[in-house]
Amino acid sequence: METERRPGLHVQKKGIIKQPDPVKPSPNNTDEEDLDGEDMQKEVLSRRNSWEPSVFYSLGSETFFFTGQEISIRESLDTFGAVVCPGAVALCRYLEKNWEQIDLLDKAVLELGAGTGLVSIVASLLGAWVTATDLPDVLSNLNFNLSRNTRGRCRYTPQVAALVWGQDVKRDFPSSVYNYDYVLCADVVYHHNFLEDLLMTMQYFCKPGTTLLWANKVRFQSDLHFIENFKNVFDITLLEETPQEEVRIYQATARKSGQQHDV
Ligand SMILES: C[S@@+](CC[C@H](N)C(=O)[O-])C[C@H]1O[C@@H](n2cnc3c(N)ncnc32)[C@H](O)[C@@H]1O
Repeated sequence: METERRPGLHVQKKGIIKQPDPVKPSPNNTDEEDLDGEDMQKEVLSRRNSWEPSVFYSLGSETFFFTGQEISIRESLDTFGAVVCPGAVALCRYLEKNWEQIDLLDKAVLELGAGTGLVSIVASLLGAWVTATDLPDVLSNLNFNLSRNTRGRCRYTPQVAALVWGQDVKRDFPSSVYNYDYVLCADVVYHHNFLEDLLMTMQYFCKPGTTLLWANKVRFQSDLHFIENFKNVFDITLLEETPQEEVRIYQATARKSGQQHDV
């Protein structure tokens, strides 16, 4: 079990138990060189029957401390909504540290690509009315984490909703009903094919009066390209950059002359 300690944060990881590799035929295995014909066939069959997977997965969990509360996050088996990403941890740290400037108390907050839910949990603990969104497949684990970490601890029970970037967003979240003070996004930019849809969705929700906070580890050339497009459509401020984790946190607001997108 790996244990890591940082001020304000204690992360405990468990879940992947590595076993030694199963016996592999090796060109240097001198035993094998002594076998031939029938004996070799028997040996191969017996090894095949005793084969065991080399890695066993069990669902892991991570424990964080924010706003004086212990937060236990259950990871899942989804490809991308599975673990807590560095952008989420950086954004939670930022929200906790700057709670006076970014006052989430009684604010309507939307999270895009919430994954395992850490950011939405911390925003809820800070007093916001939160809607955490993601792809439909991710919602059950997201719901589980939100419920177990906010029940009886928050002013508002966080909501969970399906939101696929660029798909029926206007229909499912009409502006006449849904308006948010803050839109939060952590590590939603990486190597995927929906970056344009994501940017349009960000623009749709970031109306005049809304503040969008986006934290991301910068990994790929396409991330830098996204940042350029992001700068072109919003008025932005770089709030924080952590060189060690390569995470940047941007604040964005709608441009006065900005185009509204139908998504
Ligand atoms: C790298 S994970 C980050 C999760 C979480 N925000 C965090 O930082 O721990 C990206 C998230 O975006 C979601 N996502 C990916 N493509 C999406 C799409 N087209 N529409 C909505 N969500 C999407 C994934 O399901 C996943 O939860």
